Amino acid sequence: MVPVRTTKSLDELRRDIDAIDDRILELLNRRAGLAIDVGRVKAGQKRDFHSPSREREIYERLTRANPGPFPSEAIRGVYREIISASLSLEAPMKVAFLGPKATFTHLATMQHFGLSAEFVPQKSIPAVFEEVEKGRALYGVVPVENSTEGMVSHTLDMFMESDLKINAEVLLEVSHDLLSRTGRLEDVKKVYSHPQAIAQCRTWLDENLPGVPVVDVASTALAAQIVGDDYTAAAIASEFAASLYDLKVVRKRIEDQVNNFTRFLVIGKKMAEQGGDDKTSLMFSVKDEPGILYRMLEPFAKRGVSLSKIESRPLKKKAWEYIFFLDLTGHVTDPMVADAVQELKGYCQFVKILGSYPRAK
Ligand SMILES: C=C(O[C@@H]1C=C(C(=O)O)C=C[C@H]1O)C(=O)O
Repeated sequence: MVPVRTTKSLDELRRDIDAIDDRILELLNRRAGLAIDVGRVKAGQKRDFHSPSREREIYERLTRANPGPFPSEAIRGVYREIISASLSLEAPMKVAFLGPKATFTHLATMQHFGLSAEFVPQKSIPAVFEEVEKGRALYGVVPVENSTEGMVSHTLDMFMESDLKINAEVLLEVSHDLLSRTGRLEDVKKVYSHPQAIAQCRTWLDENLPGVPVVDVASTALAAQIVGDDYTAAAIASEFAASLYDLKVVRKRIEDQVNNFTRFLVIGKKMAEQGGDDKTSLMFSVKDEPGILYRMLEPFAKRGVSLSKIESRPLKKKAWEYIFFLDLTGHVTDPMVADAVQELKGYCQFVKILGSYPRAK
């Protein structure tokens, strides 16, 4: 218990809180009015209303300035909702994501854009890309990598054809619950989920539901949907799926590994502006010759540009030829990065910058 430092009664304290809330509300409305004015000025200059770099500046400035006791970790969430609501006054910002509703991609999308954006579920990763390419959504969100299961190769492959840019990355801790209509383990005669989620809960399933058939479906959210109509089945999905599809939690956190993170990419038509702490993703292909991988990495090593990831994918048009995906620290407009990329171009059949974007914390 925190020692009581006040002589005020509960009623008095609540009256003080009400008075502060009135002021916060008034300030929120004044702030919204200013955001509308900014929108008008930007429209006159034909500039985009949405400015992620300005938003980041706001989060960082306020986190630094916060004297407490309001927790600094909460500032981003509070301001993300304030800004998300301001943006919706201008025009609802449409964001396509790999659906259906309640997928982990949906959670990552809400975490990144705030709840006032308009979320449009898509059936597949290519469909998310298409929504953005055709301009029906301003941004798209797709999974790219899981800390225990590895890369989502489907997403990497999309960048071979698409010219969309990575605007941001979102890291989300993925935790799985067992959900059903009754909430009772003894009623579960069948389990549905996405193959990755099933793989992540294998030991728990073997120990707690031995011999119960486990069925692969396209997403954890679809599993939750299916289970909504079947009292003898359970789904491995997020807690959010339980609230959305009216299911009960049979067991919480059934994943075998804690610290299971998935990384998502926010894709859009434009390159994100430079911030203080960026990373860059690029892809390239090379002729198959001795020492080529060493030479490709040298332009970065000798300039002190650190690489955080290298992945290869087969080039589908030709057997045994590969495309490499590289993540490095820095923005593509940083002189060291730009020089290294320029040098790399000399060795490669092609180099494509997939985007420079703020590093997720
Ligand atoms: C108001 C602006 O436009 C948008 C709204 C913001 C806000 O509510 O603070 C911040 C950045 C932009 O996405 C701005 O650029 O300042």
